[in-house]
Amino acid sequence: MTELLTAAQMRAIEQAAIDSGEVTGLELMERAGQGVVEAIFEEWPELAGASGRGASPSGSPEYLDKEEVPFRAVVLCGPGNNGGDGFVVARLLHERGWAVEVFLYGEAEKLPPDARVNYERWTDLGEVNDVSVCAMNKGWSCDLLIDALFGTGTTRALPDLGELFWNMEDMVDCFQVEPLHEIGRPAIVAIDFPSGVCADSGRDFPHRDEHWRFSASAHITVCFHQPKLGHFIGDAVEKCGKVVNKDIGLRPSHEWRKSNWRQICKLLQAAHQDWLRKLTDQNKFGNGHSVVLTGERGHTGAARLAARGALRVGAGLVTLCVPEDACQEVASQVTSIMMKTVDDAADLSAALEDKRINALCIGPALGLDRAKPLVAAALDAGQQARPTVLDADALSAFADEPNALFAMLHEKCVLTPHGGEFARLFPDISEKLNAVPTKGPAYSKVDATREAAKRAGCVVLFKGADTVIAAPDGRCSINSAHYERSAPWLATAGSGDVLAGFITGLLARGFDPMGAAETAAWLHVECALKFGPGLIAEDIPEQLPAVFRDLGL
Ligand SMILES: NC(=O)C1=CN([C@@H]2O[C@H](COP(=O)(O)OP(=O)(O)OC[C@H]3O[C@@H](n4cnc5c(N)ncnc54)[C@H](OP(=O)(O)O)[C@@H]3O)[C@@H](O)[C@H]2O)[C@@H](O)CC1
Ligand SMILES: Nc1ncnc2c1ncn2[C@@H]1O[C@H](COP(=O)(O)OP(=O)(O)O)[C@@H](O)[C@H]1O
Ligand SMILES: [K+]
Repeated sequence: MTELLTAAQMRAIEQAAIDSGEVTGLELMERAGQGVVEAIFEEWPELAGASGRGASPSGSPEYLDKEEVPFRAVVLCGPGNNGGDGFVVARLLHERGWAVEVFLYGEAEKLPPDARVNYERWTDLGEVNDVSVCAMNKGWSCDLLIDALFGTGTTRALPDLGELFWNMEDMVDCFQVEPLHEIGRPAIVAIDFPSGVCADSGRDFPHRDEHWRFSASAHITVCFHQPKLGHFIGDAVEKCGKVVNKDIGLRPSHEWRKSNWRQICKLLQAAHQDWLRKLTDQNKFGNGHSVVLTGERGHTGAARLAARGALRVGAGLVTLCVPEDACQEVASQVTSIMMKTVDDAADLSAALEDKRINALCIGPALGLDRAKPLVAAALDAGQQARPTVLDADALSAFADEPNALFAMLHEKCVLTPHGGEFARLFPDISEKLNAVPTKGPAYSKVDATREAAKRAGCVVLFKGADTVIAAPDGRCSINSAHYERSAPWLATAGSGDVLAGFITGLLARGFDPMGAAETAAWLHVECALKFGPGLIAEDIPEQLPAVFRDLGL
């Protein structure tokens, strides 16, 4: 399991290690620089060859009549320790025979101590020019461009660098990175973060020069010890290219982890396999009974998708509660899924008298008019506190009085809003999240989801390519559909309904609300990856058998 840290948590871990005497800041900086160089050669082994290329394979005039030309790197260093890492990388590449040019943004005299030491080590080997001097032109024509301007310390806008960032985005867009041997094709490597990005929120800081860019872009981003939140949410996911984490020998103490576990956000990387496995001695009732409410005639597809999801994910029984006028429509579409006529709140209350029903999904295409009384019946305090997923109309119906909904919710509920639904229920939180950030750490989707879960008193799953799941006690995780898990085909009608069904089915199987939401979200993306392009919502539950097989269930 990967924990995603904030900049402050990273600094605390680093400080604790330094204070304990097990390592110095200078050693950490050296290891960080080594990690970057290692990552570069792992990504582009052709750069790890001798000290440079042979005569230009493209035969470009610049290289005619030359036997060997060293690889060329441009290293852009900033005013903090990120710049310090840059000076280390410059030195290590120089030692390998590279031609390295270094540019500084800021004043050498003001560098923090460790960065200053590495600046001086570099100046024994080569020059340092101001970043405004030709850095951009040089950047276009080198083999490797290192962005060591700002890392986890970015706290505000960088208007002076907007044009440089715009050029870097062009370099990333214009050039395929393999092979690198063509003239003027820089591979761009960001140290820790593409500069300008806030490490806690992944957001950059817009400023008035809107035609330029607010943060840098890279082919790969090399971070240290553990990735940070900002690598997986916000604007950064478009900028990092690919995130490579390098160990620099830091070990947070057991005590540190114990006292911080509620503040640490985790990245979902696997399902809870053991919990997903069905027990051999269990009958269908042992795997739980899910109920999904449908909308009226002509509006039953969403609930059918959810029901199919609940059944495929392993609920023993799934029943659709259907208004009388829609029964024929639903009956013609379902087979293993059962049906019960439920027209109104009284019918639902009566249906829920069956205590074997142990998970409920309410909201998909339910209809805004019907939603309020049905939600009230579903969450009726007279009933047992039954695990309940509230999605779509069950959320939007309370736009005018979210507190009325919050008053009914209990700790076994899961809310699954997309951005629009989130804004209806939590308008003030959404406003904070959408405000243009001016200083760091900027308010993030993780902050917003945690605040919403606390207010609602239950698990909130805030959808998107970066789905954030939070519990009222602060536990939080991110299900990322970025980088190697990019799944843009999930942005298709009904895909959220299937997710709601997955959660409901897992709740019926006995998962706790946080575990159900996490596992469902992870499986949802796995299904999309398994199917690939062309995916529509109906395909998602049908991939579960293959996904489960891969998990060894
Ligand atoms: N922690 C660790 O374990 C390890 C950390 N390591 C490395 O250190 C990096 C963090 O270093 P860092 O804290 O010095 O921050 P960094 O990103 O260099 O920038 C801070 C400087 O920028 C300034 N500044 C900020 N915004 C600005 C703006 N808009 N415009 C102008 N200035 C601005 C800010 O100044 P101030 O806000 O005080 O004015 C400060 O001077 C981290 O990313 C990693 O690469 C590794 O060596 C391995 C171990
Ligand atoms: N670009 C994307 N990449 C990955 N997943 C996405 C993307 N866009 C949306 N999703 C996921 O698809 C689902 C869409 O849900 P939702 O917006 O409720 O759609 P619907 O109401 O049509 O079912 C959510 O699970 C969301 O996380
Ligand atoms: K950087």
